[in-house]
Amino acid sequence: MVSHIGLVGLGKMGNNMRERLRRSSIEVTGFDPRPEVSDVPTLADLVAALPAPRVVWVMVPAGEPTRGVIQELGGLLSEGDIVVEGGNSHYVEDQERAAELAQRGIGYVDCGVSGGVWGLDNGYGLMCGGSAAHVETLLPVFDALRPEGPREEGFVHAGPVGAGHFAKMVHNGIEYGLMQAYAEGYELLAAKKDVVTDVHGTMKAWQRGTVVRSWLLDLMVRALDEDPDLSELDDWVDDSGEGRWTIDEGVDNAVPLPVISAALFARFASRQESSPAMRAVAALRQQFGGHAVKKAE
Ligand SMILES: O=C(CO)[C@H](O)[C@H](O)COP(=O)(O)O
Repeated sequence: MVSHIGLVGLGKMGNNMRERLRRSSIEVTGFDPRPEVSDVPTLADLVAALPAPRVVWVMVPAGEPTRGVIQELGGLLSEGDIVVEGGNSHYVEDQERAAELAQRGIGYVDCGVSGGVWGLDNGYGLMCGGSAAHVETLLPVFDALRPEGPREEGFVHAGPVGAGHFAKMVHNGIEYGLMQAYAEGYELLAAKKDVVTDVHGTMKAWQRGTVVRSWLLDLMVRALDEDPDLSELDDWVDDSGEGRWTIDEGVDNAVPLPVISAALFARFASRQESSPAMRAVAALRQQFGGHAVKKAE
């Protein structure tokens, strides 16, 4: 029965997760390179503070930071210990890491975590991949983190190592599509203000009873409460890779993903100050039809 874990990475997500676990009486020793939030000065101190078999949950940005922490942990942990990767790693990398750690008898569970900064109070949706024995061992931790209510509505053991982050990747792909649909609806309402004079109120009214009610819609309304025309924001939208991986999987598996692809490409378009492709379209219309173009300023 796990009652004390290590948590590496005490940023927006990790810090709140430490707090939520502590509220459920799971002891947490946290490590972060920023001493003001860290419980111990080094990763080695964190490992030394844990009872064996140790559980260390890694919650650092995907890519190089996660790779570095897991590699260091591989040298510090022993047979029987378990690493939980709670960030947004690519599922193939999970499978490779798990195989490497398994050579030293160290277990690995990948866990997609959804809920953002709201998870502290609402709980986190969890999707994990790993062996049945490892997941069983970690259940008290998962139960402390997930939302209250039936376990199967906020937690899944989706399959072997890799399944958790594959599920989280698809979840994020869906997230891209949903956000894009709300955003396009918002733009169309705002373009027709002579007809729909209360755009904010319309989206607010969709929050209850309608087919399109959802938490993302609630957050959209919250953003409009704070900034009714969204005029304080630039129209530049970043992405951190999960949408690209989702599209890659769609191609590899011949699964059509038109909505998610369009949502990802809309983000790319948001970062262009000028579009070479649209200049080419204007040039071609002019070439074949003598159609009007606007000269660059
Ligand atoms: O996992 C998340 C939400 O579920 C993260 O917030 C993630 O960063 C979102 O993806 P992107 O940055 O590409 O929009």
